[in-house]
Amino acid sequence: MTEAPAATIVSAEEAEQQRRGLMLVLSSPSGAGKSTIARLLLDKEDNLELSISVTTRPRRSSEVDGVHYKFLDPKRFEQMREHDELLEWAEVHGNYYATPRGPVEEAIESGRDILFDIDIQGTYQLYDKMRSDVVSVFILPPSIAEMKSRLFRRAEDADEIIAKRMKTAVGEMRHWSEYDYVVVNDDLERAYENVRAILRAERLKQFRSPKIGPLIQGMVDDLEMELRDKD
Ligand SMILES: Nc1nc2c(ncn2[C@@H]2O[C@H](COP(=O)(O)OP(=O)(O)O)[C@@H](O)[C@H]2O)c(=O)[nH]1
Ligand SMILES: Nc1ncnc2c1ncn2[C@@H]1O[C@H](COP(=O)(O)OP(=O)(O)O)[C@@H](O)[C@H]1O
Repeated sequence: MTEAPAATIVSAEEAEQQRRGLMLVLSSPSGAGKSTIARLLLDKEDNLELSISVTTRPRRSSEVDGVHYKFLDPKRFEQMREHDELLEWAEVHGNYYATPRGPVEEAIESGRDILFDIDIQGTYQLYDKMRSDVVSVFILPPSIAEMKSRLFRRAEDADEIIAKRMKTAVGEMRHWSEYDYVVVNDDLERAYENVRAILRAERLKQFRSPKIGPLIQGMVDDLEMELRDKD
């Protein structure tokens, strides 16, 4: 009789190793709470980092250069675009925003997940370039009245800028159905937990860990052989 086969153990760790990182895209109309949810996720989730966009928009008093955005002048932005250093870019509210290519490619190749706070124009560009790496979530406010009041409560922008953002919000919201998931940010904790659950489930999609297939197949083959020997 043949010896019992050495079991091929697939540990959770082994399965996670060599996984390709995923790109978690969060979009929302301004004031829906996307940045708040993003901050909570980045605090609590290991292996998740923020893609720091470059922008020509003026820095808000609460923002730190190199942490929230890299603030640069239009000339430097143009140079980066010409040198193909940008994975995607868009004009929003009269300013330019873009995702630098290098850090994203490096992160996903080495199995680190990366979070994007970008708009619909950027999301479409990522879909075109790397659809299977992207998991997109659209954050909705519970109502327009609540969205407005959150924008005013944040008190970071002048009234005319808020009015501009409301206009853009309508355009953004029309695209909600292009996203993989939709999360309503009524209760913050609940919305955050939902996005976290999406991230965790998406990490386990089998195609992100191509090495897991042969390991599982090995276990099945071993078991089959064991059963055959017993017959
Ligand atoms: N396409 C694209 N959009 C971006 C990028 N960075 C930020 N945005 C979007 O630009 C819009 C304005 O962002 P911001 O000025 O920070 O305002 P806030 O979202 O109201 O706090 C938001 O919809 C962001 O998601 C980027 O790198 N690419
Ligand atoms: N679920 C929520 N309930 C109440 N206020 C919220 C909620 N989520 C976010 N906020 C507040 O609403 C304002 C806008 O949120 P923010 O995350 O800056 O929005 P966005 O990034 O979508 O523009 C902030 O003052 C934030 O603290």
